Amino acid sequence: MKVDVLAELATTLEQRKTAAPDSSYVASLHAKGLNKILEKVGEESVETILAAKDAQASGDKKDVIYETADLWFHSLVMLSHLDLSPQDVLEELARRFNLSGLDEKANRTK
Ligand SMILES: N=c1c2ncn([C@@H]3O[C@H](COP(=O)(O)OP(=O)(O)OP(=O)(O)O)[C@@H](O)[C@H]3O)c2ncn1[C@@H]1O[C@H](COP(=O)(O)O)[C@@H](O)[C@H]1O
Repeated sequence: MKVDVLAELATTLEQRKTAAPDSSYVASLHAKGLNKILEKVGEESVETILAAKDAQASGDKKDVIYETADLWFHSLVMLSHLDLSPQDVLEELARRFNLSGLDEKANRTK
């Protein structure tokens, strides 16, 4: 059975927008507001960077997966707080298929 993890998580996150903050971590983040969610995204970004640097030195990549999951999760909460979904981001990535990052940068107008 193939599970669409992003879609399933997005559905749960939408449900948590109306849940009681004391019953759900996600609801508690929404109740605290965007600044708290962004603080968590920043914190998890730094932890991901540190885990990647440690992995390069030690060869143990387990924490990179763990911290990246935390980062993706909190980014999804941020999107949900702004009434956006993972699908919006996936569509943007799909739009970029076969568009070289170097060509795109050279053609930027801003
Ligand atoms: N994927 C996750 C997930 N990943 C990480 N986390 C939580 O994110 C938090 C981040 O870790 P930290 O160590 O930074 O947390 P902390 O120190 O308590 O945070 P602060 O008090 O410092 O803000 C922890 O509480 C983790 O349990 C998650 N919490 C929930 N989910 C998913 O979201 C769903 C809904 O969760 P609830 O809203 O709690 O029901 C769950 O069923 C899961 O599928």
